[in-house]
Amino acid sequence: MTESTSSQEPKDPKSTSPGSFRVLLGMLAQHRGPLFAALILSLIASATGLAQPAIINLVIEKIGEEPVTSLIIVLTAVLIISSIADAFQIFVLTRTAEHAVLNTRRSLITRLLRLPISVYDTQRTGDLVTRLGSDTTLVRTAFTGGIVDMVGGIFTMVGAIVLMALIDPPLLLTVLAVLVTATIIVVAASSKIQKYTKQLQQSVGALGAGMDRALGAIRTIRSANAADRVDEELQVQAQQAFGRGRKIAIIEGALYPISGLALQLSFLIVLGFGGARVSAGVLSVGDLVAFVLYLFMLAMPLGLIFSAVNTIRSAMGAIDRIQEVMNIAAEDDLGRPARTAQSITFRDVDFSYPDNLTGILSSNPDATTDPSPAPHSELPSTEAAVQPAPVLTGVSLEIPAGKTTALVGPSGAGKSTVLSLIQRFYDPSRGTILLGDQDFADLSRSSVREQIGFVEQEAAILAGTVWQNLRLANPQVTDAQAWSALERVGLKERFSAAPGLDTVIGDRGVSLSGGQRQRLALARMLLMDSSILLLDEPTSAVDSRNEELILSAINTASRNRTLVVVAHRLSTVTDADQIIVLEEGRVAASGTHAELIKTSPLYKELANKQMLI
Ligand SMILES: Nc1ncnc2c1ncn2[C@@H]1O[C@H](COP(=O)(O)OP(=O)(O)OP(=O)(O)O)[C@@H](O)[C@H]1O
Repeated sequence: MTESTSSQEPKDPKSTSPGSFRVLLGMLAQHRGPLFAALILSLIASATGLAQPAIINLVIEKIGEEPVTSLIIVLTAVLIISSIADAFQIFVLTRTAEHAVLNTRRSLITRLLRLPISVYDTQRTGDLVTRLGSDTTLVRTAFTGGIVDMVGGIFTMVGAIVLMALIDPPLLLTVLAVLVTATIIVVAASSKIQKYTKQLQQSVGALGAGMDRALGAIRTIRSANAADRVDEELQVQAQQAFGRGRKIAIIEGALYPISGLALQLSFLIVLGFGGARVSAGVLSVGDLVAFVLYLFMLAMPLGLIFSAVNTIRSAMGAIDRIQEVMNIAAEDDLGRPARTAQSITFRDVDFSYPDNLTGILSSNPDATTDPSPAPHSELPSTEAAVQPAPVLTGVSLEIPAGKTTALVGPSGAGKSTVLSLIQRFYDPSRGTILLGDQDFADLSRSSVREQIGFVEQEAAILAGTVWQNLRLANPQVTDAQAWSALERVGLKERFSAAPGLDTVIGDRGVSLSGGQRQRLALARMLLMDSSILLLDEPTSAVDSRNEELILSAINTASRNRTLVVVAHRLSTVTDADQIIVLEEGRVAASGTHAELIKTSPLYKELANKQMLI
C-alpha cells in the first residue's frame, strides 16, 4: 500500500455543495408533474378569483338598468370553480410534499448507513437521527407552504396589477411604492430566518444527541442518582433551542406589522386618493370598488408570499443540514473482489485515527457560521490538520491460515485497532496489509468483509427477534442451522419456549444478560460462512461457566478457520498457536505462551498479574 492511501477518504467528485437553493430546485424538479398540476390549479384559482371583481363591477353598473341574474349565476359558478381548484391544489401539494420528504429520508437513510466509519467516531448519533427526522420534515413546508403559494400568488398579483393599471395607473403607482418598500424589507429579513433555522435545528440535533446518550446510559445515570444533573444539562440545551426559536419569532413578529402596516396604508391611499378622484369625476364608483377588490387580491397573496419566503428560508436552513450529510462521500467500495484467503499479513503498518473530523458536520449548536458557504464536501485531509497521535507504529505481523492468533497487551495498546484495520474500517497511513498474497489496497472493502466474521467487544444486538439477529449476516440461514448455532453457544434452552426464534429481544438487547448477548453475537458469527473470525474480548462480560461455553463454541467454530482473538484474560488464550504482544502501538513480542513466558518481560508480567505463573 502506498502512503497516499491514508485514512482520508477518496473525494467524491459529485460531492461539491450545490447550495441549498439549488438543492431545493433539484427536489422540485423531481416532482415537476404534480407541481405543474398544482400550478395549473393555482392559476385556475387565481384567474377565477381575478374574474370576481370584474363581474361585481358589471353587476354594480348594470343593477337597476337591466337584469343581473345571469351575472350572479356566472359569479357563483366562478366562486365554486375557484374553491374546487383550491381544494385540489392543496391535496396535490401535500401529497407531493410527503413524497419529497420520503425521497429525502430514503437518500439520508442510505447515506447514514454507509458513511466512512471515522464519521461515526466523531458524530453524535442523536444529531444524525435529527437530520433524518425533523430536518426532513421542514422540507415538507417548502412544498406545502412555499413554492406554489408563491407562484400562484405572483400570478394573482400580476393579474391584479394589470387590471388595476387598466382602471387607474396613478392610483396604482402610489400603492405599489408602499408595497414594494415593504417587500424589500421582508426579503432582506428572511435571510436571517434561514440562518437562525439552521442554528435552531443544530440545537435540536444536540438535544437529540444528548437525550440519546442519556437514555443509552440510563441505568448508570439512575444508579448514580445523576438524573437531576443530566436533566439540568438537557434542559439547558432545550433552553438554547428555545432561544434560537425565539430569534425566529422576533423576526417573524417584526415582519408581520410591517406587512400589515403597508397594506393598511395602501387601503387608506386608495380610499382617500381614489375617493377624491371619484368626486373629481376621473373614476366611477364601480371602478373604485373593483380597484379596492383588486387591492385585496394583491394584498392577500402578498401576505402569503411574505410567509412563503420565510417558510422556504426555514426549509433551506434544514436542507443545509441534510446536505452536510449527503455531501460526505459514502465509504468507497473500489477495487477488485478479493479471492478467498485465510492468512493476513501486516507489513510495517503505521496508523492514526483521523481526529480532525469534529467540524465535518455543523452539529455544534454554538456554531454561528453563515449557512451559505459550502459545507465540507470531503473528509479533511490528514495533512491539513494537526497530525494525530500514532496508534500503531511499524506493526508487522503474520496471522497464519487456519490457526488461532491471540492479541494481548495493556489497555490502549492498539489491539482493537488491529481488528478494525483487518476489516478495512480504516486504511493504514503507511505500510501494507495483505489478505493471502493480495494487497488490501487493491481489494474492495465489501469483498474483504465477506470473508470475515466479527464479534465486537460490546456485542451488538439489534432490536427485533432472535431470528432477525441471527440472519443479519446471512439471510439464507435455515431454522435447523440457527438452532444448531444457538446450541453451540449454549443458548438453545434460553429460547426453547415459544415463540422460539421469534422471541423479541428489546432495544439494545436489554432482556439478555451480557454473557447471553455475547453468545448470541457469537452464534451469529458461527452462521456466517467466513473463513476468518475476529473476536474482540469474547469473554469480557461473562462468568467462568459462560466463559467455558464460549471458549468451546469458539473452538468448534475455529476449526479450519483463521481465528484472531483479542484477550485481556490470558487464561483464555494460552493454547493459541500464536500470541502477539502489543505495547503502545508496537509489536513487543510474539510466540506461544511457553515461549513468551521466557522471552517477553511484558507478557511475563501480565501472566504474573493474572496468576498464570
Ligand atoms: N475511534 C477512535 N478514534 C480515536 N482514537 C481511538 C479510537 N479508537 C481507539 N482510539 C485510541 O487508540 C488507541 C488504541 O485503542 P484500542 O481500542 O485499539 O486499544 P486496545 O488495545 O484494544 O485497548 P483495550 O484493551 O482497552 O480495549 C487508544 O489510545 C485509544 O484511545
